[in-house]
This record gives sequence, structure tokens and C-alpha cells, in this order.
Amino acid sequence: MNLNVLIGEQKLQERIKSLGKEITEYYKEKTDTIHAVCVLKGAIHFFTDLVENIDLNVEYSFIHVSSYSGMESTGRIRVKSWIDEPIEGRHVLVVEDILDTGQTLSYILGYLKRYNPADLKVATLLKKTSKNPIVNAEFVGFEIEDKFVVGYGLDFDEKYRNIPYIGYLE
Ligand SMILES: O=P(O)(O)OC[C@H]1O[C@H](OP(=O)(O)OP(=O)(O)O)[C@H](O)[C@@H]1O
Ligand code: HPA
Ligand SMILES: [Mg+2]
Repeated sequence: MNLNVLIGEQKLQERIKSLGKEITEYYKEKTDTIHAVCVLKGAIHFFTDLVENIDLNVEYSFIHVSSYSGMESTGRIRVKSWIDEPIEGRHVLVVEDILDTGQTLSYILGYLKRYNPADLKVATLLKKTSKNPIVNAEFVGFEIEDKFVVGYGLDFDEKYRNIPYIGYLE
């Protein structure tokens, strides 16, 4: 399989900067502190770059869930670890790497809502709009076509996570 570049490093970093500004603008009249929830493993790179570009106090939580085998969703969301902070009354921003079928995010949002956050929003770096994900994200970095992408945290069977750009396999 060949690895091709879909979104290069510079374009990625520029968009994350502007997304950070959009997020700051959205929250700044409402609160001075948000609670960002990183969805591991895929979102790790996006999370660390994004929070550096949000001009508010940002508290961190981490969720580790997984459902893919190769290029397909198994449809079963395995929870490997969950938040350990109270989020009731907080402005919660879930940070995902990709919105594909939407099953992962739908599961996570369903549970987080039960804790009664003041506000629950989603920032995703990538969204496969043509797949009609079953949930929506308020902040989207890039809408991409239906290709299996890797890099910048995203994997194919645990490989390619540490390349610094978004690529696709052919
Ligand atoms: O919208 P969906 O079809 O649910 O797909 C998106 C989810 O799939 C990937 O996670 P994965 O299960 O591969 O775990 P990982 O983050 O550890 O790679 C990705 O990181 C998202 O969390
Ligand atoms: O296109 C993808 N690449 C890597 N992981 C994913 N999880 C859902 N979609 C994808
Ligand atoms: Mg994966």
C-alpha cells in the first residue's frame, strides 16, 4: 500500500490555529474556563496542538475508547478508560480526531450528557461528510472525502500514528 499526503503539516497547523480562535470566540462571553476531553488514542496530537491555541483556561480529561479493526468499524465501542473528573456544570468540549460513522462520538456524548454539563460541544479535526455521521460537531477542521486516512494520531492497525501530516493509503 502507498501512503499519499492529503493535508500537509503547514496547512494542518494553520487550520488548528484558526479553529482555536473560533473556539475561543465561541466561549469567551460565556466562561473563562472550559473542560476539554481528549478521545484517545487518535486525538492525542490534535488535542495538544488545539488547546495551545485556545485563549481560555483549559482543564483536561482523557477518555480511551476503540472500535476499529483495520479500516472498518466493528460497531462495538470498547471503553478502556473514562474521565475521572466531575464535569457537572462545566463547559465541556470533546476533542476527536475524526468523525466517520459517528458511532464513537454518539456513544461518548450519550454518556457525558448524563453528568449534566452546562454545555457540551465537539471539536473534530476531520469529518467525512459524505458518510453522513449520526452525530454532528460544532467545530470542524477539515471536511474530507471518504478515504481511509492515517497520521497525526490516526492509525491503520496501530501503524502510521506518528507521521506529522494526514495521509491516505492506496
Ligand atoms: O465515527 P466513527 O466511525 O466511530 O470513527 C471515529 C473513531 O474511530 C477512531 O478510533 P479507533 O476505534 O480507531 O481508536 P483509536 O483512536 O485508538 O485509533 C477515531 O480515532 C475515532 O475515535
Ligand atoms: O479514516 C480513518 N482513519 C483512521 N481511523 C479512523 N477511524 C475512523 N475512520 C478512520
Ligand atoms: Mg484507530
